[in-house]
Amino acid sequence: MPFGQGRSACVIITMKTLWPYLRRFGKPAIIATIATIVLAFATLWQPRLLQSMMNAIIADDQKTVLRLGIWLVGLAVLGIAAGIVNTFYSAKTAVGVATTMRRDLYAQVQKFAFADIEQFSASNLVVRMTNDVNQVQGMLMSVFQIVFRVPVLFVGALILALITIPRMWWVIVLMIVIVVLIAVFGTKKMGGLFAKVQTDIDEVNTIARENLMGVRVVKSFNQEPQQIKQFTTASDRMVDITVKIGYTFSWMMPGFFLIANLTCVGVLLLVGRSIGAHPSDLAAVSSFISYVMQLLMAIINASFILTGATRAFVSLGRIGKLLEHEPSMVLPQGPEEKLTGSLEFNDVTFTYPGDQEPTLKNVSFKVKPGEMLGIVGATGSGKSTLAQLIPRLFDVDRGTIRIGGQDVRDLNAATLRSNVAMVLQRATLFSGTIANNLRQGKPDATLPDMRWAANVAQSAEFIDRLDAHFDAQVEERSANFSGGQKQRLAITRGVIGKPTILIMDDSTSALDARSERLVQDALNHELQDTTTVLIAEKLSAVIRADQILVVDHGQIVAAGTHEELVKTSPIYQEIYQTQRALEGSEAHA
Ligand SMILES: Nc1ncnc2c1ncn2[C@@H]1O[C@H](COP(=O)(O)OP(=O)(O)OP(=O)(O)O)[C@@H](O)[C@H]1O
Repeated sequence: MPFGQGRSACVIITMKTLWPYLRRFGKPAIIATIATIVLAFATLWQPRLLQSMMNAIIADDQKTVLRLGIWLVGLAVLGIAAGIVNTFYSAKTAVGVATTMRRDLYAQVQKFAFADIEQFSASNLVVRMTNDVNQVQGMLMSVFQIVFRVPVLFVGALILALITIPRMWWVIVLMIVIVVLIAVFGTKKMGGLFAKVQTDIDEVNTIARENLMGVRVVKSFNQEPQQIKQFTTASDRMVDITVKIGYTFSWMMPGFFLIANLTCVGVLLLVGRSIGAHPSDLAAVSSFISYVMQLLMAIINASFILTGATRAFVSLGRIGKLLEHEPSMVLPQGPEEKLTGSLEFNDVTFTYPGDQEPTLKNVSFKVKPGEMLGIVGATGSGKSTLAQLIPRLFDVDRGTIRIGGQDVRDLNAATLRSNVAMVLQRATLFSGTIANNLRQGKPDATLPDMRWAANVAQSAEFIDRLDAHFDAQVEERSANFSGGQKQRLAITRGVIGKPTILIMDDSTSALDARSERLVQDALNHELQDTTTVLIAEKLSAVIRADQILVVDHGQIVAAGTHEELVKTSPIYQEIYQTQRALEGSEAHA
């Protein structure tokens, strides 16, 4: 696609994203535009007044000099006032649009299903909500401060320059042609570079984010040099492109001013040679040069804004894509309903988005309300995938999943979220207080509710040791708690709402055997109506389950109680023997 055509298509697409936001800030946008046009007229009028004043000085007309002087001061004050109003309302529009856009993007991401977040990637979403929105804010600021002024200044300065010394028209045309050629060439060169910079920013952010989130692994495996190398490579690539952009700028600006200075010198020489025939040119020449400079500045501003706009258009395009993205799954809305705790998988097959082979194949089982279901199997066999389908983090390809006899696809968001709680191995807590985290499991949780849940999850003993108890702070990424404490807090959050179905995905792995048993006893005793789905690496965790499923390569290869499976399932026997041998050797050691 030719450059101009590509840009106009880009402008149309991005205006579709921007327009609804601009409309919301119509009043400040209009005031900013009027102020910038007033400023342009004030700028254009000054050289004309100066020229008239020079003529009055030459003619020794003191009264006119004084009158024009007052006009000039008035014009300068008007220009300053218009400048202040313009800056204030431009900022109001740009910041307002950016803030609303960021809020909408955040709300949109909250609507996304798991698959949508994976599709965009978390760090890419962060870049869109921060860097891309900042680009748009910067562009809007320059649009309202400069863009609307540019055409008025260009046309006005051109007309006034031609009126001031008409026979110099060809000098102006020549200057415009050369300056526009430089501007078009430079802008074209920089447009592609700006798009590349954006992609590189994404990559640098991803590397930095992964490194910081996995800082313990990086340090324990002495990975700092490799991480630095990886980051430096991506960062150097970004620097290379930024330097190329800098090079282009570095020859463009002197080029512009060389042409302008040559034009001024040429005009002065030409006017000087013919001053005898045109004595009035003496007063006109300074105003003519002012208009030439204004023309030049209008073209420079236009080219720089176009270049900056390329970057903002890329950002707007990315923001537009995110806002228009239809969430791959929308849970129906409706009132919260309490379900009975039966759970049924009926011939469920599931494939991860983008994968060719299904991860789960023809999975069928039934659990009665209040029962405990254990799920065991080799790593990567599909246990977590099976569990994620219960709260509908993904939709099945084929088959049905029923809770309390109802298809999960028919359950509204409130019902699904309040009936099913999930506790993951990698406990994620949010910065704030312990109480804030617990209220995610039950928004109206009281202190006795928290104490009850903490007793069930065996977290009470360490919470009691904290000075602020449930008001103790959880730092970013819960760095002030140990792995076992995090897991216990996550279990506390999972049980506090007394869910109909509680899924524990290897969520007691960091607990010692005694704590694990205490948690299980408390669950049995305190949550008798809750159906528990327990995924565990250690068979000891599921040995007392009412039913245990053995998963292998995405299929259920055996089901029954521990006693039944020990007799009938070779895979279960193998896991059992291996773990017994391991426990035995640990006991000896
Ligand atoms: N989000 C995902 N996108 C694509 N494939 C995935 C995703 N999550 C898991 N998988 C793949 O699905 C398969 C089953 O993974 P799953 O996490 O369910 O196994 P698991 O039995 O729970 O393993 P583990 O005991 O190690 O936690 C694996 O091959 C894994 O690579």
